[in-house]
Amino acid sequence: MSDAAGPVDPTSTEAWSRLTTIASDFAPDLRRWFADDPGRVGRLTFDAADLHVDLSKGLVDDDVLAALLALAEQVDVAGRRDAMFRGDHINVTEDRAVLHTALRLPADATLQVDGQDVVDDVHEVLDRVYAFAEQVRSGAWTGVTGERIRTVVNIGIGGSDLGPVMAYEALAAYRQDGLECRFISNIDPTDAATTLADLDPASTLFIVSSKTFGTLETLTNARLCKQWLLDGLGGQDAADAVAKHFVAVSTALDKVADFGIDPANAFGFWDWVGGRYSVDSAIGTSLVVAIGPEGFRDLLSGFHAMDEHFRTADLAENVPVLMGLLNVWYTNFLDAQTHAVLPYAQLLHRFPAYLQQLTMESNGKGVRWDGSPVTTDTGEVFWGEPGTNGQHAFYQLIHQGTRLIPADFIAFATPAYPLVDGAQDVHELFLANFFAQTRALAFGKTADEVRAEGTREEIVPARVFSGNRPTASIMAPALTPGVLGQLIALYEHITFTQGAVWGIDSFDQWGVELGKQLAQQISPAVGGDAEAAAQQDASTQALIDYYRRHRS
Ligand SMILES: O=P(O)(O)OC[C@H]1O[C@H](O)[C@H](O)[C@@H](O)[C@@H]1O
Repeated sequence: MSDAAGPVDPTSTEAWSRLTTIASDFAPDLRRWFADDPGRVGRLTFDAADLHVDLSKGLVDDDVLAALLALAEQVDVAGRRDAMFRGDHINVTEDRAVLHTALRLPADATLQVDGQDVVDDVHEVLDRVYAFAEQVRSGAWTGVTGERIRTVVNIGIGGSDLGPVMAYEALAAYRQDGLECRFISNIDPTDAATTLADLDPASTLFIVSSKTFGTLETLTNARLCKQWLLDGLGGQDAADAVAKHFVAVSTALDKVADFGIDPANAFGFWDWVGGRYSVDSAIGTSLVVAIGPEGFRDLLSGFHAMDEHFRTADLAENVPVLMGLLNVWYTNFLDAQTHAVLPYAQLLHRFPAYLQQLTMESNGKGVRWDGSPVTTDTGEVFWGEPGTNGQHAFYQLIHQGTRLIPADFIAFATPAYPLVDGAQDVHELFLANFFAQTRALAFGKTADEVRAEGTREEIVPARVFSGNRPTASIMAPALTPGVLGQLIALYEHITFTQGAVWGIDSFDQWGVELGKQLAQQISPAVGGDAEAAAQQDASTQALIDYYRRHRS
């Protein structure tokens, strides 16, 4: 598959035809498959680094799997993967390499990209981030009045927010006491106001995180925070205060300087790191402050371990490839439109939100990387909540609704905070729910089984569970920094695999641009500029008018 030739149309492959034929009379029967095939669980369970992944409750048999693997061969997923790891410019529409995997290469590796050893660059910045974080953690870095920093506030949005927040929450057990991180992302002024409300400017340090340093929300919030700081410190020299209370993370260090942040207090990264792939770059600085350089190194090793699995494992044993192919099967052949991610770990409560950007900004595309229209549905709507909260809210639809919703269940053998309620290990009760749900979804409950419980005949149908609802179970020993890195990289590579099959550029995000442009154009109208208002469509004019009549 060469860039000049454009992507292979997946629907033109022999494997796609084979999958179409299989799908036409596919009648999954997990009860029978399990009963007839004692080897099924063994064949469909895989270990990738520390992750233990059971795909046996998926709607897949040997024929489907063989055809999916043939599809991966015929569209050359491996070739595209190798091109990414090499640093080829596979982000075609932005003419960029895609090298988040280089962010987690060990210091003794080398990778020449566009004539530059990127590993040296990566570790030079990491060392600076680590040194900064150590200063904050030890108290050596003080605010302008000499006070120790107690709160670090990351100002960023999208990839410059979701990864750090998610990981900060996930690794709560690894944080340093007495040092808190907070996150401001939304341009809704309520976000900054509520986040700053109880903070003391003298002990607060801001990290302005923005790949482009041109994002309206982030720059607006950074200005708000600067004003809050200067007002709160009262009488301090502005440049001195900013120097001690503001650092920045960006690829655009010139714009950082324009904002008034000393380049000595700025940490760079590179255009070959996509925003949604950047938590393992200097964008993770708030996380490094929270969990320390050792914890962050473990996180990076976890990412790297999964990268190595993805890069080297045979496709038939390659967990991200297999999960990506299964998602293609569900989306393109079994008509699934959404994908649930259900972590049985409260600390992963922001993981579904993180995955929404990763997967939907990457694969929500209508054209392929050569500009031609896609030939099949792309993208999946990712969503989820931690179990067991979801069980008492939306699982009804997953169990008995009319839509097929593939679901990934994630759990850990050892809890971050073990608690016992009397004689009962609460974590075991929690895990019993995790095991029960995938079992119920896979095997259901027949009408006869419902009747055997003495249920009145009229309500038997309402109490039947069809089963054959696909799940993947992902387990690991514990939610450590290393395991979190593996989990994130797993989903990065699942996303990659799907994008490679569909022939799309999973690394651009042009779909977010129009709304940004229009917001700039509409802004004067909102502020009362009649000429700007007159240029809007009738609905928008009426809505702005409503706002102007009701504002306080
Ligand atoms: O890091 P920044 O340049 O501020 O960008 C923040 C975010 O905004 C953009 O609109 C993109 O949709 C995201 O991919 C990006 O992560």
